[in-house]
Formats: sequence, C-alpha cells, structure tokens
Amino acid sequence: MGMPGDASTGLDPALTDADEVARRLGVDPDHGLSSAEAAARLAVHGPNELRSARRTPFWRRALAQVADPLILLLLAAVVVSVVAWLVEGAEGWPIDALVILGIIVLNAVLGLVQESRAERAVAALAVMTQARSSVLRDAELRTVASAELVPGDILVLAEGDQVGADARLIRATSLQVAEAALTGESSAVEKHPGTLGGAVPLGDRRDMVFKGTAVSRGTGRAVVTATGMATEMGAIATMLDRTEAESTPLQVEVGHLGRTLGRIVIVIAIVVMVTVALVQGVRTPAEFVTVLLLGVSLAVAAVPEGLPAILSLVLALGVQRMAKRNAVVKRLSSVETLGSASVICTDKTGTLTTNRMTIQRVVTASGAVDLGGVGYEPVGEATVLGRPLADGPLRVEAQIVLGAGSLANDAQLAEREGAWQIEGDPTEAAFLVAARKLAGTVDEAARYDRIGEVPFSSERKMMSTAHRHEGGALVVLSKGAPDVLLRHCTRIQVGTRVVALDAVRRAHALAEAEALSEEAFRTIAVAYRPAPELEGGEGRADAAGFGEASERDLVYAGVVGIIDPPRPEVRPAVAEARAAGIRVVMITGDHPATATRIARDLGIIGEEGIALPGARLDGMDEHQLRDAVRTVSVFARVAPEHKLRIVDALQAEGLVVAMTGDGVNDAPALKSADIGIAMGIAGTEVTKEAADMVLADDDFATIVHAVREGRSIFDDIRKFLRYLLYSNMGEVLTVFLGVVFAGALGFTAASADGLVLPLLATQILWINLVTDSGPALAMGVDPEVDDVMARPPRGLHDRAIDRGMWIGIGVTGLVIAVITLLTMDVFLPGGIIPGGTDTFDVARTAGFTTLVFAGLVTAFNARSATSSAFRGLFANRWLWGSVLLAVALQVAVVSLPPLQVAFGTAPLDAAHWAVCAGMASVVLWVEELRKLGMRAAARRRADGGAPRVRAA
Ligand SMILES: Nc1ncnc2c1ncn2[C@@H]1O[C@H](COP(=O)(O)OP(=O)(O)OP(=O)(O)O)[C@@H](O)[C@H]1O
Repeated sequence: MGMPGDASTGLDPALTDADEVARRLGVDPDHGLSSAEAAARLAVHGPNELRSARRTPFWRRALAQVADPLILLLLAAVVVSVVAWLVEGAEGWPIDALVILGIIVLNAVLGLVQESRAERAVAALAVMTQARSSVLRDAELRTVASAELVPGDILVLAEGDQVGADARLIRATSLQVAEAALTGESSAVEKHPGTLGGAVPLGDRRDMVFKGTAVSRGTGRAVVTATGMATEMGAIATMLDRTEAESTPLQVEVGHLGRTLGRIVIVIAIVVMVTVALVQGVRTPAEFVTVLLLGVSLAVAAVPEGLPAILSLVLALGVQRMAKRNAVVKRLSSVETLGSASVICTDKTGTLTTNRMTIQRVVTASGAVDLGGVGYEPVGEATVLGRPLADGPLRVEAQIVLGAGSLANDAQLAEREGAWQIEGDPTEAAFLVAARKLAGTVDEAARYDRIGEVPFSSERKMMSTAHRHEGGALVVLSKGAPDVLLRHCTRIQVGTRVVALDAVRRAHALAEAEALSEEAFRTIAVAYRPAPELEGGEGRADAAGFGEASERDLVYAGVVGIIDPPRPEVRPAVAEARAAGIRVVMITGDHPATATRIARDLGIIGEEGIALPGARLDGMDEHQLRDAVRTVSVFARVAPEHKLRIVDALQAEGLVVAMTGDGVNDAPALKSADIGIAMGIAGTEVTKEAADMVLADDDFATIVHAVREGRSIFDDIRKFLRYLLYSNMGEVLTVFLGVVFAGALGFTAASADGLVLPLLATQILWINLVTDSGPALAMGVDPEVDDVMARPPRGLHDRAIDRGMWIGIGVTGLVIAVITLLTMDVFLPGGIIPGGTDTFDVARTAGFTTLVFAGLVTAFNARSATSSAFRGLFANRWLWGSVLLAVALQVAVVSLPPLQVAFGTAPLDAAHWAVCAGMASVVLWVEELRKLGMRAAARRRADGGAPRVRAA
C-alpha cells in the first residue's frame, strides 16, 4: 500500500485529488475502515501520540531520593564515622553508621513508593481527559480516542472538534479551522477540499487539516494521512524539549518553606554542635564523630524533606476522589484554586437544568396549541384549551412550525431497545418529538431534501437550511431566538395565507414569545421563505448562493415554548455555595425572562432580582461593567465574548472566578477564568482542552462538590504541615535545650560517658522515620473535621502557613521539649526534680519515648486549628492505624535486645511507660485549653455583631 506523503511514493496528499488519496489509503470515504482493519493498522503505525516523555529510569529515581544535600551530608558524616572506627582499630561493628544507612535506605524506599503512587494517580487522570475524535468505521459514525486514529480513517469534523490527525479534506461546509497551535496564525483559516495547484507553505494548505488544530466553524470530512510523530505537529514536537512538570503554588510555597527551614535548622544544628563542644569539650575522634552525627541527624530530621512527595501524593489522591464524583481536574494546581473560588459563573442550559427539552406549546397567529407528554417519547395529545386540536388555520400554522423546525435540524430521534433516544442538540430533538405528536407533520417533512445550511452559533442565535421539495421548489427554513428571527421576517403565516408582518402583528408576535419566556419556557421561533433564486445541488452539497444573506424576507410561522426543568440537586447546591461565601452568577444565551424565572426558582436571585441583557454590556466601559458585576447575578442573551468581559470585570473586583462553558467560543473565557470548567457531555473538545476541570455529568452541583473537596484538600495539607512542623520543632528544641541545660537537668551528673546527649543520632532519625511517614500521610486524607463550607473562601495568595501556625509551631515545640526533658529529669537523681534513681540511659530512653508519643498526640491536635481533638476522634482509621503501628514499633525498639543495641535504648518498666504516656498527653491538654480559648473568643466576636464571613 503506497502512503501519500511517504518517502516511497513521494506523493503529497495536499497536491493529490481527495478520492485518489482515499483510494491509495485503501478506504471507501463513505464507509470508513472496518474495525479489524483499523486495529491492524494501529498495530503497524502505533498509537497516534506525540512522543511521550521518556520515563526516568528506576536507578535515577532512586538516586534522586538521596540526592538531597542534607542526606548527602548525613552520608558524609557516616563515612567519617566509619573512617574513625577504622582508625581506632575496627573493633566490633560501626553500629551507628549501619543503623543510619538502614534508615536512609528505608526513607528512600518510602519516598519512591509515595512518588510512584502520585504519578500513577496523575497518569490515570490523563486517561480520563484524553481527546476523542468522530470517525466513520464499519460505515457507522463512532467516537474513538484520538490516540487510536490510523491512516485511512475518515474523520467527521464539526464545530468545536480537535483535529486528531493530519488529514486530506474530502468535503467541507463553511469549514474554518484555528491553526494557531501549529502555524501561529491567530485567525481561523477557511478550508476547501479542492486540490492545490502547487506546493505551498503549511499555513496555506487549504485542502488539509492538521493534528492539534481546532474546528472553529462548519463541518467536514477528511481522510487521515498521517498520525503520531509523522504529523506536522510531530515534526515540531521533536524540536520541543520535555516540558517540566509544573509546580502548584502550594508546592512552590512548601519548597520555599523547606529551604527556609533548612537554613534555620542548619544554624541550630551548628549551635548544638558548638555548644556540646564548648560546654562539654570534645576529647576523642569518636566523640567528634558522635557530635557530628548528632548535628547532621538533627538537621535531617527537622527539615521535612519528605514534604513535597507527601504534598503531591495528597493532591493526587484528592484529585482521584474528585474524579470519582465526576469532577475531572486536569492540573493539580486547580485543586488549590478551586478551594479559593469566590464566584461561580455558570451556564444555564444543561448545567442548572436537566437539558431534557420538551416542547409544550406552539403559539402562532391563530392561537396556541398545547402538546402533552414529557421527555423524548413522541406520545402526547395536541389540545387547545383542553380540547383536541381541530382542523383549521391553527393546525396548519402549528404543522409549519413543527415541520420546518424538524427540518432545519441536525438532531436524530430513534427508538432503541424500547426507549426513545436522541442524538445531537436536545433543543433540536424536541422539535422531532413534537412533530411526531402532530399527525401528518413528519410525512410532509419527508418530502424535502436538505441542500444547504447556515449553522447555529451562540452569537447568531439562529440557523437556516435550504431544501428542495419533491416537486422541485426550493425553500429556506430558519429557526432561532424569536427576537432575533423576527428581525429577518417581513411576512407572517395566517392559516394557509401569507400576509405582511405590520407593526401591530410584529409587536403581537414578540409579546407572545415574551409571555412564554416569563413562564420559564425556552423559546424558539420558526420562519421560512420560498427561494427560487437558489440553485440546488444534489444531495447535501451546498446550494449555490445560499448563505446568511438568504435569511431575509422570511415568513414568520410561530414560536414554540420548551420546558427544561431545573435539576433538583441545584437549589441546595446554590444554597451551600452561598453559605460558603461564594456568589453564583448565571450567564446564559437564553431570554432574560426565562433566565430570571429559573434563577429565582434556584435561589440565585431573590424575587426582586432581574437579569441584565448582554446587549447592554456592549455600551458599558470597564468601570460601568465592574459596577454591574458587583450587583447583577443573571446575565441573559449574552454572546460568548460577553463572557470574557464578565470574567475580566469580576477578576478586577478581586474575585477568584470559576466559569463554565461548552461551545467553541467559550474557550477564551475559560482560559481567562481562574478555573475554566468544561462540560463533559455537552462540551466540545476545544473547551475541554481549554478548561482546568471537566464535569463528567455537566451538573452544577458537581462544581460545588469540587469546591468543597478543593477546600478540604487544602485543609488536609495544612493539617499535615501543622503536624510535621509542630513535632519536628519539638525534636529540635528538645536537643537544643537538653544540650544547653544538661547540667541543670541533672544529665551531666548522671551520665557515665564523657559526652551528654539528650538524644542519640539514631534515635532522632528513628523519630523522623516513624512519625513523619505514616501519620503524616494519614493526615493528608483526613475526613473533614471542621465544616469547610462554613467559612468564606481563602484568598488566592493567602499562605498555607500563616502567623497563627508559626506561633503554634513555636509554642507546641516548646511544650514538647519541656515535657520530654522533664520526663528525663524525673527519673534522674539530681536536676530540677530530684528523687529519681535511674541511669542516664533509662532516662534518655524515657525521654525518647515521650518525644515519640508527644509527636503522635500532636497528630490528633493538628487535625483542626480550633476544634477539639475529640471531635470525630475515630473518623480517620488510617491515622489510628499508623499511630498504633508507631507505638508498637516504639515498644519494640525499647524492649527487643538487638534493637536496644542499635538504638542505644534501655528497657523500661510499666511505671516508666505510664509516666511517658502521661507526660505526652500534656501536649493534648495544653492544646485543648488553647482551642477552648480561641472558640470562646470567636463566639464573643460573633455576639459582638462583627461580621463573621465576608459579605457575599
Ligand atoms: N439549535 C438551535 N436552533 C435554533 N435556535 C436555537 C438553537 N438552540 C438555541 N437556540 C436559540 O438561541 C438562544 C440561545 O441559545 P444558546 O445555546 O446560545 O444558549 P443556551 O444554551 O440557552 O444558554 P446557556 O448559555 O445557558 O447554555 C436560545 O434561547 C434559543 O432561542
């Protein structure tokens, strides 16, 4: 098989007739490939993907785990200690060095596991958001993952599609493609199937479409000529470097925090080492090594080097939870932004409403017909004021409305497995259903062949088609928003006659449509015109001379009222958003009266609230627009470009904007919004591409859930930050104060060694290992303790670690250090609390144990900044599991002889354990008291009438 464009034939598809290209690719353009052939070609050509970034090899990832400067420093210290051991005669084993090495390896393994779990979660997301293409396969229209396209596939293109591969056009109707991604050309390029005369630059190959570009208008078919790296996009991709994984603002902040902490901790470690050297004096190389190991271990333990890994894992797990609830987030950073959303701008149709459209009324010059039935089952009686519709002018007019409306139509209705199903736009499908309810309408419509179209767009708010009647007569059929369509009408249908649409009749028709809107009906008017001037081509080819200019001098036939009931779950979701300090703004292309009614029903506006029509925005400058967005919550009859202006104005007001969209023209607004949200069902590929989040169910309530989830993920991150920083500070201060006050606490007198260290290097690393991994991760998936939707949104630039947290770090750290050192003092003979009888080794083991326990208690404290630790105490089974495991490990380290040797511990008796546990619990009681005080203060503020939440 000779491939056009490949080196063997030298044929360029752009310069070859489309039929010839298809023939050479072995495909019938009307049938497409068979599934079997497509599968076979996929095996030959490979997936239609741009070269994916090569995976970092395992050894590199493992190495990266220990490439941290502090770990390297620790390794260096270990090497020094081994050298010292060799110099001193290599007796026994260099135990400390071995234990430290073991811990470094364990830490690296844990880090690797966390990292790969996070990566898998992110990769799973990529699968959910993969691009799709419509193709002909086995003579049927199918939607396939774009990665599965093969040369020879027949692409079926429509407005809003991403072009999945390079392809030669076979036919095109008003097709325009945005190629900026490929050529940098900002305006859309018109495409025609006509073969090019000679070689031209990429941007001028009008008979081809290219992978990575987007259909901005019209429809077309094309045969795929190249996929994957063989495409024009692939040629560019080879030149592009691997894009770096982008960091979320939180990751940046945490990275920054890590570096700051690193510097502080290194200073403290040096101070500790110098203090030991000055106060106690370092006499032998062995003592020097011991002090060095202590200092470096302290630095390693105190700097939360596992933080970035935990952070991305927590974000990734959160994102997976959101995906299960139909909110597919494309970038981790959007999770954070979602949590600070302060206004949600939403479409109406399909998001706030069910998008199950039913025409319930047809209003024409002679009156109104009511249609029974709901949904897409075409059963329902046509009645007038409760009586069956009789023959007469009203019937003739209603038949024209529904007949023409179901011809100027791209939807399909079919009965499958006993249920009536639609394909395409539900608004259009409603016409097909209604037409079947009025006997004779469908039969008459079958006599017309479509020969041309001017597609619907949200800007134009109308569409037209050209048809040829069996008898040869040509007509133009139009439907659209009544106010828009009436501008194109000069005549009106009255029974079988056509009369002039004078001012009175025009006003009357408008008023009828308005009245329907006020009853919450979505309205669409229908008009037609005999069009002898058109020259109809055969089949669906364009009728010569048919275009927007043909939409003139139309005969107004009537208007339909469509109900689109609100989704039941939206009203509570709107209330929840408002309670959370989030404004809900409806931005719709629908009529202001319809929009107002539905907004009132859903609680978006009160009884006095009204909609601002989009046309009014045109005359406003930036300041007026900002004034408007401050008070208006419903914008109606807007065009996509209004959306962009509304987003910008809201952002200028300092709000963090989430914005939904479905059409191709919504993409700029979605990009501009802080969080662009695309509809998974009704949305086009282009909007999904531009969005930060895709709603799998198109449901507004899902956005509110996602905001809650975003806030709660942020809350969880603060929880484990609080926990890690509080307990790490406890370790640092324990060692620091223990060294400084070694004499006063009775350590020096009790110690048999030359050096008096409140904790050993291996013990410090142990604490780091057991408390920082399991419990910290468990905090990251902690269920909501405080109602995250009961507070106003967090500012976009608010820090995760604020002043309150810094104070907490200092205070809790100090409390932990004091109780740990006092526990040791209690068991020793001298010191501040005399009377103890234990050796220094036992006392140090008790201190070590108290420090571990205090860290675990801190985990429960850290679950909320203000609520008691007893609230939802047992809600987090992961936390309990990891805490119990840590306790068991601590018991082992203290009680098992081999571990006693490794970690320099001495056995403890029941009384010791009880004292350790009791002392550790002090951390809990102190924190409970502080929280009690904070809650009381908050209540006083609330009673004092100060506003608790920022005005929504
Ligand atoms: N397929 C269609 N053919 C003709 N007219 C239509 C069609 N769909 C909608 N309209 C008309 O255009 C108007 C605007 O529709 P558009 O799709 O832009 O917004 P919408 O879907 O109602 O609102 P939202 O922006 O909330 O999704 C509708 O009120 C209706 O009168």
